[in-house]
Amino acid sequence: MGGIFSFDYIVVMTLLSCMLVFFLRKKRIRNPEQRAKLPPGSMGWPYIGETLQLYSQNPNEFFSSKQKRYGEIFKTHILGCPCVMLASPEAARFVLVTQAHLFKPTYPKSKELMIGPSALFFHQGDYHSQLRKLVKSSLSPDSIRNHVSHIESVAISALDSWVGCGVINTFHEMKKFSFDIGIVSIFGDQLNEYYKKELKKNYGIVEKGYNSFPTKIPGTSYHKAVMARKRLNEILSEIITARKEKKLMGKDLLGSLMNSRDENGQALTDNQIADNIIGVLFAAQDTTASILTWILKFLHDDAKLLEAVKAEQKAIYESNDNGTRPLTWTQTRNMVLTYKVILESLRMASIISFTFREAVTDVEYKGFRIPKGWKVMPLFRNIQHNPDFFSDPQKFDPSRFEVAPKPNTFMPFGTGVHACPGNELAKLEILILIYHLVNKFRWEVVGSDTGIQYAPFPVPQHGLPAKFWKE
Ligand code: HEM
Repeated sequence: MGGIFSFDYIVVMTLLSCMLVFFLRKKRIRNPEQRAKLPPGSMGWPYIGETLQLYSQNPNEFFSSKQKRYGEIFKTHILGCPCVMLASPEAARFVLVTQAHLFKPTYPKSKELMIGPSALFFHQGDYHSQLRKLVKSSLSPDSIRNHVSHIESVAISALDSWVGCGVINTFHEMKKFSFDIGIVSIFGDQLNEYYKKELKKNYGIVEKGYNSFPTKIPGTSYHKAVMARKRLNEILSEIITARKEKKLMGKDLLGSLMNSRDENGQALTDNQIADNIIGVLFAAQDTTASILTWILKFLHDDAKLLEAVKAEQKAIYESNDNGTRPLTWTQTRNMVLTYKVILESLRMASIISFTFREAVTDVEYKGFRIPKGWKVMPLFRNIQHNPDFFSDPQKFDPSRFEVAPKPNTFMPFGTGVHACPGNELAKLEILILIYHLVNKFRWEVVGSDTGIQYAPFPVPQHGLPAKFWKE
């Protein structure tokens, strides 16, 4: 027998200590609370967090000042939710592409109900994939190339309607145009004027109430919007029934939604179809209208660039016997400079400055913990305005797109499983509108206001008031 510090005793104690350390380390690895720390950043005041700071200034300044202070990943608390904001291409790819299954789409309940809970962008998994396939294929280049002449006639009548009526709100007019194109992509040329007007009227009421305070009190914008949303379902049901009776499903988006069957042979319900139609209109309208408004501003502000765009478009116009022959799909694929102007406008305006997801489990990214239930926001605008990826980022310079941007640094249409299926249509309608605009019309911006308004996407102040005339 030895003393209290015998060899055996030391061996046993060492073994026990090793086991304890192993056990604790294992526990630490298992427990994400202790595994990684939260990203740096401030959570602001109790309950309100930093919501006031975000909304009392240009939101882009809020994001950039945070990025300067904390780096590419930081936490905050806005609109009642703890958030992690991510401002690097790798982080955006992590959330939206490689680990997209760990982050679900998230929208306020009242907005989800207003658009329609079955709209694809609220979903993940099989239902989302089924719907996405249908929407993507009816908005693919192969499908939309058949819409060129229809889009052309909508563009011509929109432009004609702006002439001789004094100063117009460019953004409002662009909204009418993008709505009409949305209707073309959904219903082809099968929708009669009565239904078009009814859809427009009721959709307008829904839009007005969309951002208002959710309440059931009759007479409020929100309540009116809820009623108009119900009416939209009725209208769409009537359109669906009429197509079924005529046995004319059509090759447009409505036709593909009506023809679709899931793996059990189950068709979509009328409500699911209606929610997705309203969803597509919603996703298509303000986005396209605000980028079009920015393009008109950027071209107006740069006379040399406008001349170069005109020269490109004039050559096509002349080859079409001075516009007497219709524009072709192939010609729209050969508007090289105009296309770069669109890309640079998308970068410069970054109208979708960020998107939201919610972590479905505790996630670790670069040693930081993103707790389950927290919102995650990839900041597209910060990435698209980062001088490391776009030199002199505040300069409007379409020539920067002569070289392809680095991967995941240019995401105006998002990326991954929820990336925009309407991006080709958006670019096509913009190209067609610019072709007719610069060949046959002139415009002048009225006033010298250079501010930006958020509606909710950024647009030039007062929607860019402008006068149009025929050349
Ligand atoms: C310049 C115009 C547009 C821009 C900048 C834009 C941008 C985007 C972005 C960034 C997303 C992804 C959002 C996210 O990941 O959370 C998205 C999704 C979507 N966009 Fe667009 N969009 C435009 C036009 C359109 C058009 C014209 C349509 C349809 C006709 C459309 C239909 C959709 C739909 C249905 C989704 C949801 C996709 C899904 O969840 O799988 N968008 N858009």
